[in-house]
Amino acid sequence: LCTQRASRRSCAAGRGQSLDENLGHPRGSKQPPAPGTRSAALYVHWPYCEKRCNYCNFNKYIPRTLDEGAMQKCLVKETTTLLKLRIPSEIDSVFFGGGTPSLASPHTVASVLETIAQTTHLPAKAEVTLEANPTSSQASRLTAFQGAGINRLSIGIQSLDNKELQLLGRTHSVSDALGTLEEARRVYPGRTSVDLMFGLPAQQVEPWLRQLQELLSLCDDHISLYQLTLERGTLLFAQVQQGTLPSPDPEAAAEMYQHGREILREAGFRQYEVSNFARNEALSTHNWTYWQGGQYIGVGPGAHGRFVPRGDGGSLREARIQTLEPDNWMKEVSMFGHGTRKRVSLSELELLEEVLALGLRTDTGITHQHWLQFEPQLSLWDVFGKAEEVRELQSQGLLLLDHRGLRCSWEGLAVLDTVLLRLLLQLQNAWENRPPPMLKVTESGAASQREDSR
Ligand SMILES: C[S@@+](CC[C@H](N)C(=O)[O-])C[C@H]1O[C@@H](n2cnc3c(N)ncnc32)[C@H](O)[C@@H]1O
Ligand SMILES: C[S@@+](CC[C@H](N)C(=O)[O-])C[C@H]1O[C@@H](n2cnc3c(N)ncnc32)[C@H](O)[C@@H]1O
Ligand code: SF4
Repeated sequence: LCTQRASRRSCAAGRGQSLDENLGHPRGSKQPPAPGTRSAALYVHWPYCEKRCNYCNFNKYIPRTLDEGAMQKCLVKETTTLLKLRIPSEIDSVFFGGGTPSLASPHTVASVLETIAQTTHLPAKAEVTLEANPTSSQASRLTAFQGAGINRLSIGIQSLDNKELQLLGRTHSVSDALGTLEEARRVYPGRTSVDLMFGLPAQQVEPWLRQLQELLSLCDDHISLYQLTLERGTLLFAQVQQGTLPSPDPEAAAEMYQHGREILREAGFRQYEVSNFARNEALSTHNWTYWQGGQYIGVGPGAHGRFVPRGDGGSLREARIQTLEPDNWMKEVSMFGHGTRKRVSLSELELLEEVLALGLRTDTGITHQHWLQFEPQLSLWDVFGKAEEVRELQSQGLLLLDHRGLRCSWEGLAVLDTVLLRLLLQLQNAWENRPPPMLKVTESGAASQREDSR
C-alpha cells in the first residue's frame, strides 16, 4: 500500500496501473456519505491533453485527431452499463478528471450527467467537479460547463513562477493561471480549488513560500499541495538521471510542506487530508468518499472503481480498472458496453488495509463507528489497543487512539508513511490471530459473516 512520503499527492488512483496501489483521494460540514449505504461516487476519466507535461505519468494521450462524438457515446454507454451493475440509490458526487477534461466540450459533460440522472438519482446538491488547465481564453467555457452541470472547479495552477512552469512543461503562464482563477471564482464562488506543486528541482524554500502567500491572497476556499514525484518514463526523470537538472532536495521539500501547512493553518484552512486544505467547510465530498473507503464507479479509459457489483449476486467489493488506451477502450465499450480490463475481489483483510491506509490520511482518522461498519467483530481496540507499537507512536505524539477512534496528530500526518507501515503490520497480525467469526443465519437459512457494508 502507501509507501510514499506523506506529503506526496494522494490521487494515486489514476497514476499507477496496479490495483494494489493506494488510492487516495471530500465538501461541507455535513458528514460525507457513510460506506455501506447504497449511494456511490462516480469518476469520469477524460484521457486527452494538449501536451505532455514533463513530470506526469497519469493515463493521458496527446491525440493527433479526436472523434469527440465517439468518445462521448462511449462514456455515456459505459456509464449506463456500470450504473446498472451497481444500481446505487443515488450518486452523491461526480468528478471529471484526466487528462484534461476542460478540453472536452460542455455538451459531452452534460450528456454524461444526464445519463446518470436518468439511470439513478443525481441530487441537485451533489458535488460535480471538473479539472481545468489554465488557458488564456477560458471565460465563456467556464460558464458553459456550469450550464452543463459542473458546480466545482479544480484548477491545475502548479506554480506562480514562469520559469518553473516551463521546467514542468506546462502550456500556461502565470498570467493565464491568475486570469483563470479570477474567472473561476466569479463562476464557482466558494467552490474553486487550486493545485500547487512543490519540491521541484532547484526550488528554494523561501521563494516557494512567497508563491504560496501570493496564491493565498488570490485563491478561494480549497488548496491542494502536491509534492513532485519523479516518475520513471517522464522527461524530468530523465533530466535528473542525466544530471542536466539537480535532484529535488528532500529536506527543502519537507521544509516547504511543514511551513506551507502552518501558513495555511494560520490563514484558517483546515488540513483535512495529507495534501488537501479547505476553509469555510469547502472539503471535496468526492475525494472524501475515497478516503472513507466508500464505493465509487470509474468510467472512461484507465478509470478505477471500487464497488460491490450487485448484478453478480456476490457481496464482495471489487477493485476495477478500465482499459487504459482510449481507442482500445472505445472498441470494448462498443462491443461489450464497458471496457473493464481487470476485476479483483478484495479480501476482507485487503479492504480493512485500505480503510486504515486511506482513513489515516484524514484529520478525523477512523472513528470506532466507521471501522465497525467494515469489521463488526474486531474493533479498533481489539486490533490496536494493546499493541506496543501503538503505545510508542502515541508517546511520540504521532498517533491517537481514544473514545473517538484512531487518528494521526498534526505531527503524525506529516510522517504518515512511517506510522502506517507499523499499523498495517499490527492489523495483519491481529487479523491472523482473530477469534473465529460468529456466523449469522440469514432469512434464507444461509450462513453469512457480514452485512453489505463493503
Ligand atoms: C490529483 S487529483 C486532484 C484533485 C484536486 N486537487 C481536487 O481537490 O479536486 C485528481 C486526479 O486523480 C486521478 N483520479 C482521481 N480519481 C480517479 C479514479 N477513480 N480513477 C482514475 N483516476 C483517478 C485523475 O488523474 C485526476 O485527474
Ligand atoms: C493528473 S492532473 C489532471 C488535471 C490537469 N490536467 C492538470 O494538470 O492539472 C491532476 C494533478 O496531478 C498532478 N501531478 C501529475 N503528475 C504529478 C507528479 N509526478 N508529481 C506530483 N503531482 C503530479 C498535476 O500536476 C495535477 O495537479
Ligand atoms: S495537463 Fe495534467 S494530465 Fe495532462 S500531462 Fe499535464 S499534468 Fe498530466
